[in-house]
Amino acid sequence: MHSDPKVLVALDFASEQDAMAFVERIDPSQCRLKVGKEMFTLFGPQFVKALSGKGFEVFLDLKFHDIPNTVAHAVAAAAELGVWMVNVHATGGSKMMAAAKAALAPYGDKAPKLIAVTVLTSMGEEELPELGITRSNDEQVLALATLAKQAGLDGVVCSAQEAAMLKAKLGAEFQLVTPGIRPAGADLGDQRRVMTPAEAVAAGSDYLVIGRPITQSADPLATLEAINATL
Ligand SMILES: O=C(O)c1cc(=O)[nH]c(=O)n1[C@@H]1O[C@H](COP(=O)(O)O)[C@@H](O)[C@H]1O
Repeated sequence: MHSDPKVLVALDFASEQDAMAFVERIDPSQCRLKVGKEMFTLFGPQFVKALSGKGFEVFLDLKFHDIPNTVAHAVAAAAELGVWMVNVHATGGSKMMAAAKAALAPYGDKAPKLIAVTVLTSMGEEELPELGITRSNDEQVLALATLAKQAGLDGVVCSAQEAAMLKAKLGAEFQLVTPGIRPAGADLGDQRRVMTPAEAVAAGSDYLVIGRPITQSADPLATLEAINATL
C-alpha cells in the first residue's frame, strides 16, 4: 500500500462500463488513473469527475499542442477540473510551455503537476530524420526536457531508457513519467522504447504509465498487484 503510488494506469478502454468495472475493483492506494484522448473524447469531463469522486488522482493526458494562448486556457480548464497532472507537447516550444505554467499560478498548491512529452515512446530513433531531426534520440529528449525545465515545468514524459541520463543532467527533483512499460514477456504492441517496471524505477522513473499489460490482462487487478509487488 502506498500514499504515493508509482503506477499510473492508462484507462484506455472503449467502454465506460469496462473502465468502471476495473476501477471498482481497485483503490487509490494501488495506482493513479490516466485518462487519455480516447476516453476523454468519448466520456468527457464527467468521466474524470467520476474517477476523482471515487478518490483517485487523475492524470489528464491530452498532450496539448497549440498556440500559447490556447494551451494556457486548456491547462487552466484542467486545473478547474481538479486533476493531479496534465501534459503538453514540449515541441510546442518554450513560449507555449511558459504560458501553460503561468496559467496555473493562480491555483497555487492546488495546481496540477505540469509535464511535457518529449519523444513519444512509440518512436524509434530511425523515425527522427523524417521529422527533420538529425540528432540522436537521447539528444532530442534532453534538449526538449531542458526546455521544459527552463520553462518551469515539473517534469517530462519520456522513455525509461532515458531516465538515468535525464536524472543525471537535470536533477532528482525533475519528475520523469515513463510510458512504454512492459513486464518481462508482455506484448510490446506499438511501443518501441520499453523497460520493465522494476528496471524503470531503478533507472530513475518517478511514475510508470501502464495501459494494455493491465487493461487487457485476463485479471487486471492481479496484474496490477503483481507489478506493484516488483517495485
Ligand atoms: O503521454 C503519455 O502518456 C504517453 C506518452 C508517450 O510517449 N507514450 C505513451 O505511450 N503515452 C501513453 O501511455 C499509454 C501507454 O499505454 P500502453 O502502451 O497500453 O501501456 C497510452 O495511453 C499512451 O497514450
